[in-house]
Amino acid sequence: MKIGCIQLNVRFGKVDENFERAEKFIREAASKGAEIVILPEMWNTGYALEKLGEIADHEGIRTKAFLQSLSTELGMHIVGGSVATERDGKFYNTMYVYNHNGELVSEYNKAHLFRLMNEEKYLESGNEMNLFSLGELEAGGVICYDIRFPEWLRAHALAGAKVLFVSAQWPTPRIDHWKTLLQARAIENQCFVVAVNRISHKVENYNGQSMIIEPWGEVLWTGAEDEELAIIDVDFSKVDEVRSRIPVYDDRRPGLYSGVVEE
Ligand SMILES: NC(=O)CCC(=O)C(=O)O
Repeated sequence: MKIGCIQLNVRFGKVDENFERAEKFIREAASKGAEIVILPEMWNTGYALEKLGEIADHEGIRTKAFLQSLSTELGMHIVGGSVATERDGKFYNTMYVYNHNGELVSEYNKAHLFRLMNEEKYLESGNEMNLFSLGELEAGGVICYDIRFPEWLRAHALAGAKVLFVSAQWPTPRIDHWKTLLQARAIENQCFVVAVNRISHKVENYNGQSMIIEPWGEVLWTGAEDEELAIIDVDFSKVDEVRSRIPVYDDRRPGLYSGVVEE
């Protein structure tokens, strides 16, 4: 399958501009044959947390209409990154996923809020997993800081995900953590990881380095340090091959991990 990764230069607080640029890249991805496209985290607002009352998407109405209309028109699955949303006066970091028939197949609120960027002061965390199917492909989706919680991604893999989509705004100073954690998550779960980070102007500090990693841990693509759309061909059948070569799922001992001593 051809995957389009949109390493967007998210404009701080400039919602209309961000929608315009996202649309341009989504259309370009479709014209280049992408079957799935993915956006970064909080692409509608950036981390303009103090302005969420004015600019967060009320009930996700604008984002859902946008993604629904483009996925239907272009016949393409869209993993909609995440957007700042507002429901009942509370704010969330929300991922919407639409399949190529224009159906909403998932809605996920970021489960782990990142204190270093003050998320917990402004946002509510989600409590649900994020599993969905894109045609035959069983997938999971998480948001940025979530990747530091291996048990969270493992739960998605155990529930059937063969690819984990990750949308992020991961800053440059910890980009080595990003790369290492993503690679580890792919190897330990023996699944694909498709991870899209944002880019920024120099004043903010995001340098992309989005990645696609296959289940053996080989990095298939790393994004540039600039805004870009990359179209990468991925053979998802590799998951079964790797899982049968080293049967990690059969060899797990969950009882042991929860303190039960097995004989
Ligand atoms: N937006 C985020 O969740 C950032 C996570 C991050 O930077 C980290 O180091 O973890």
